[in-house]
Amino acid sequence: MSKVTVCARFRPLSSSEIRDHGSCVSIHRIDDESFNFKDEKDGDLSFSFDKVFYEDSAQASVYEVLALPIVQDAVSGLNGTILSYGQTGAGKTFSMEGPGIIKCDAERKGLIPRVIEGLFEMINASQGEAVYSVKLAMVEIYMEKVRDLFDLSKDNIQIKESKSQGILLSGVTEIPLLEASEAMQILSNGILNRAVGETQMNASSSRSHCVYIFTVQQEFSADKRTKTGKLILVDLAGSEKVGKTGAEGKLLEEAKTINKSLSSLGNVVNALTCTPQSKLTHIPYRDSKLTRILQDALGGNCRMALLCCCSPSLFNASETLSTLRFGARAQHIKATPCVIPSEDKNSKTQECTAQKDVACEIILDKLKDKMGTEAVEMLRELLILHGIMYHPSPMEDLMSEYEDITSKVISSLQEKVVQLDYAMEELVKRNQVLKAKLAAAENRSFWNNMSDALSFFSFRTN
Ligand SMILES: Nc1ncnc2c1ncn2[C@@H]1O[C@H](COP(=O)(O)OP(=O)(O)OP(=O)(O)O)[C@@H](O)[C@H]1O
Repeated sequence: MSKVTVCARFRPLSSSEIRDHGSCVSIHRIDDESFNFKDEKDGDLSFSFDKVFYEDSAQASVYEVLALPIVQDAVSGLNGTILSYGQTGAGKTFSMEGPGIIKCDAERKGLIPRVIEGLFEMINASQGEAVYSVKLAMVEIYMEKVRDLFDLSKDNIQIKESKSQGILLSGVTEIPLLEASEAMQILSNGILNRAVGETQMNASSSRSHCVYIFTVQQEFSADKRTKTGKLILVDLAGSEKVGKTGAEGKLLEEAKTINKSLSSLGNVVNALTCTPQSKLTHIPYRDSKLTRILQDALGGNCRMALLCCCSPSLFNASETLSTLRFGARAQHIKATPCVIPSEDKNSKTQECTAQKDVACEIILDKLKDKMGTEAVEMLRELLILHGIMYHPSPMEDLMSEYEDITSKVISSLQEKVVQLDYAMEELVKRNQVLKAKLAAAENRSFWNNMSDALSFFSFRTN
């Protein structure tokens, strides 16, 4: 089992941080792997990660440490995931995308354009007998709905799980990438569709988690065998203290949803790292769309890298500390990367059936205006009956829904157990205080009785 690669990155102080709060920073650099963090409560805390990128670090070195090994894996048929995590305005999108995709000077390019270049360089340099194909899908998780960034009409994509291929996004648009420069244009089009908004902390704040899925397939001409590597990059939306940022209305609702799904991510990481392996029973992957999509990456068959993005300003020290603690915990996740088995005929047939179904649905949709809904529904049943359309397995969907509900019930019961534990501790403390008060009162009344008795006897003897 390999461990997750965790790096921390501190951006330069922003001009608004310097203007409003001065140049005091919360960190003191030790070397490229460690630093001290000034905590008001606990004094100096030291943190160590696989690599620490300070304000003068180059985008290229972030790519080399964090992404290059995962890109090499994807070309060899292994799955990998890279996440950027941190407070709003901490530099996640800057690290992932860079200041732009198309018009961006070479040095400032972010991880994703470098991943595209790296993939094509490696594929072009490969000398094996396999023929490669690369596809890109882009979705965002906005207000707990998965939206296709290449086709905005698909605004509630369902997450499914297949035994052979793991977590899948049903019907998501996958665009074939033929070469790097065309791929950059496609990537840039997808990014334009992302939900962004202006907040107090960031003029262009991502209001969603953005998921980039690269599928790299090798087909061996000799036996038509295929091998697939999936590379997933996730630019998480930033956590936010709503009291501090003054978010209101839509921004507040978005921030609450973002914070909720990030705390689900924290719960999954805690469950994976706190529970002894022998007792690993319930990992709450199904509590949010984010953790469900990341299920394979978190403790699954996939190599994972995490970039913890932070502001160095003392003003943001408590958010920085919580990001660093999340990173420190994630260091203990274990991953088991393994090659995805060659695609069998079954999955190929499923892919064809899915394409045929989409075509049928388009035709049926067009017929609705002419024939009316009822007639079209009868036609759909006829197509299913004759095996022209595939009837989605109600049993599989039912099982998945059942597992969703069961998982949520378990999570809420676990939450209740924690609350009850806390309530019990409080009651025990109150009980002890009451007992002490009672003992003191009894003591007082004993001495009062004694002094009454003494005064009585002294009165009699007098
Ligand atoms: N390493 C860096 N060097 C220079 N500028 C940076 C760096 N990191 C971030 N910035 C700048 O800081 C600002 C905020 O960065 P960015 O948008 O990447 O934050 P974010 O973490 O993605 O925020 P949100 O969660 O709100 O989307 C941007 O103007 C960006 O250009």
